[in-house]
Amino acid sequence: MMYLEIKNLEISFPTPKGKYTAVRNIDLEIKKGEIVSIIGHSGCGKSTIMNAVGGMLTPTKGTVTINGQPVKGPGPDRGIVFQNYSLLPWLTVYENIFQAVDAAVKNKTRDEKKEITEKYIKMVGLSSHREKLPKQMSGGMKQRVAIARAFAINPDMLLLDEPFGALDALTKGDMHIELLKLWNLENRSKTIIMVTHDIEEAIFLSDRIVVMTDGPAATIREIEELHLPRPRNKKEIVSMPEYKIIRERLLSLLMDKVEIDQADFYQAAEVEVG
Ligand SMILES: Nc1ncnc2c1ncn2[C@@H]1O[C@H](COP(=O)(O)OP(=O)(O)OP(=O)(O)O)[C@@H](O)[C@H]1O
Repeated sequence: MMYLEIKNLEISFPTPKGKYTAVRNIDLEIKKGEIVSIIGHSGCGKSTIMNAVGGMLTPTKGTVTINGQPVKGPGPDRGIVFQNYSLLPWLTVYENIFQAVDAAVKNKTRDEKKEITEKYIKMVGLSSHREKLPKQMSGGMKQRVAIARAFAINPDMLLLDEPFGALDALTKGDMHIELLKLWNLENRSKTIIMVTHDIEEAIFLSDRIVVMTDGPAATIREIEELHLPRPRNKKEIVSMPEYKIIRERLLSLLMDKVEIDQADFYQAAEVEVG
């Protein structure tokens, strides 16, 4: 039995025009401690799959099981970071993280929970902003709070939906390193599933990269296995032949659509100009 098993998953949504099938025939098995990225064009159902694993969506068909148990809803075994931060607007940086730790972490004293909170605020570089409210922060800062909160509750699985999308390149690079550091510290036992649009990010972090087809009824197009050595160093891996091969492969899988998008864009521009 594999740690996470997604079998024949289909998810449809009711819409005013009828049923919309976002994903279909998704079969994916993930080992404990694996880092898997999901990439694909906008709207191909990446978040839908993550939401099914997170327990926020129920499969229309098929199953999602963790350790053989069907996912019935969200749980403290899965820490989730969404694109839209989902911070509580009336709580400060510190309180947003502490509240989550307090609710999710058992068998620790209040002081230990405070220590955990401090540790993760520091990890994301927000110590000097700890008393700020979400409305007083930039998008990137809010995203870092959401990341710290997900890490601080120490879940078995981290579900990261474009977690670094809003960050500047330098912070993003730091967060990649922190993510892998944490994963190493926990003896690589935490399973990480990440949605990203960033090919380099996916290659740097992942053991496998799942490439989706376009929707509707999107499914898995291909899964790339990465054999780049760990620990990885960004400067070193970019010159490795395997890095180049995988990058080319991913680009070519995603490229056709980019050209179509550009054609659409120019057509739209022409219509507007005309
Ligand atoms: N609640 C819903 N009701 C109707 N359609 C939905 C619902 N949620 C998602 N969809 C549709 O399902 C498809 C997949 O959406 P999803 O958010 O999973 O895509 P995605 O690959 O994560 O996109 P992006 O990269 O833009 O975030 C889209 O066409 C979306 O419009």
